[in-house]
Amino acid sequence: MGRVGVLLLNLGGPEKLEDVRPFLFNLFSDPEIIRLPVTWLQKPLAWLISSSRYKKSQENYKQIGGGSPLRRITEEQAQALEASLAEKGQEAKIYVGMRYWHPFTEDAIAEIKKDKIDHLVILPLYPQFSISTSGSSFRVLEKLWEKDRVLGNNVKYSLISSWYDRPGYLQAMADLIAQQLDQFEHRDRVHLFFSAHGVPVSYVEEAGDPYQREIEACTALIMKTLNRPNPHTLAYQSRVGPVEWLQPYTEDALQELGEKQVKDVLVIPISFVSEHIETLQEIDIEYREVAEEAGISNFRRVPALDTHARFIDDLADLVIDSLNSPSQKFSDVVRPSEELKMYPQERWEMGMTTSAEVWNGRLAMLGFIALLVELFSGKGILHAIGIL
Ligand SMILES: C=CC1=C(C)c2cc3[nH]c(cc4nc(cc5[nH]c(cc1n2)c(C)c5CCC(=O)O)C(CCC(=O)O)=C4C)c(C)c3C=C
Ligand SMILES: [Fe+2]
Ligand SMILES: [Fe+2]
Repeated sequence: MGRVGVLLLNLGGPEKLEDVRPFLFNLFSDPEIIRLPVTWLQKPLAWLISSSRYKKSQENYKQIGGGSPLRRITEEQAQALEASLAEKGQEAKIYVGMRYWHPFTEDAIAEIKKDKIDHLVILPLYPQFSISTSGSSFRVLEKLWEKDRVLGNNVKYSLISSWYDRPGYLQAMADLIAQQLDQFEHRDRVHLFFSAHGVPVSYVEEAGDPYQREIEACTALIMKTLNRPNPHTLAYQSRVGPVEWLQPYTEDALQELGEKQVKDVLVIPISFVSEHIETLQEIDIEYREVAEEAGISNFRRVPALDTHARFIDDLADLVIDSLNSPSQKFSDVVRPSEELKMYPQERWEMGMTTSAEVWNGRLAMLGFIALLVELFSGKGILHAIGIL
């Protein structure tokens, strides 16, 4: 088999407050996150949205100590995985490749080439597949493999697209939930509140993103593994931008529970395996406030898996299994739907072209950008770029 490497894919997060703006620029430059009518507009729009949004985003990062813990935790996971693989007799070097911040996926690939890795296991740290997360990283890799002959000829890869149904992962989640449940005074009446990161509805309904289906299946499997009588809800958090996202939204679902006189709620973040801004700030600070105002007096959260031993052990087994099974190609995974239809932004393009014929094309485009900036940042465009 030769030299084995494992590439852990993750989103990345700003480590310092100064990183927030360029991090957001990278994120909004990704056509998998926001897709525009014409490619030359992508970077200017990313610049506008990141310029208008970064101050608000920095305030959130300030509340969690001035930066994202994602790099530190992902590197700890990498070390733990390397040790677990070694214990199982599988020598492997682990690399971390982030999509929007350091260490970037491209840098990890440069290391992988330098180390002359023969077989690479590509493992996203997202349990469920989404076009916007694992899919976006796969596209970056697909391009690198296409244009780089050394990679194409010398590095065989095994692609893992999602792994939310792994028994060890499910057991680790159930253990963490049970530990928190047992700290409530009336543990059987606690409402289990699964909160997944949202995506726009069009990703699922038009582009064929399997994300929602995998999130629902994952929730059901965790409930089954947990095997407790508690009621549960699944909702979606962290909506941004102008389009409709998967529902119910976390804040609405919490309010509804409050109206039903539910007092004990345990939140379970399920679309991400590390602590990050959406757990530490959004759930622990913002949603806690929403819950308390709605009369939910005991609001707790299950910690993220991070380097949970059972979880890491299962990831090691997953890596070993995938080394021994036939591999999918990027193209099998990146386009989950045969008849990939249009993203919402592409549909706007159609609308745009018609209106551009009626109006002056360029003016309409400017108006369209101003609208997008306003919807993503909550501010008018002149405010956004600091003119007002
Ligand atoms: C499974 C997890 C995630 C999905 C799905 C996802 C989709 C998605 N996200 C945005 C916009 C933003 N995401 C941001 C940060 C961020 N998102 C995830 C995870 C998922 N995103 C993580 C782990 C992080 C980083 C956290 C950290 O600790 O730094 C941000 C920036 C933060 C902010 O300003 O609120 C934005 C913006 C979209 C548009 C999208 C689907 C299309
Ligand atoms: Fe996100
Ligand atoms: Fe958020």
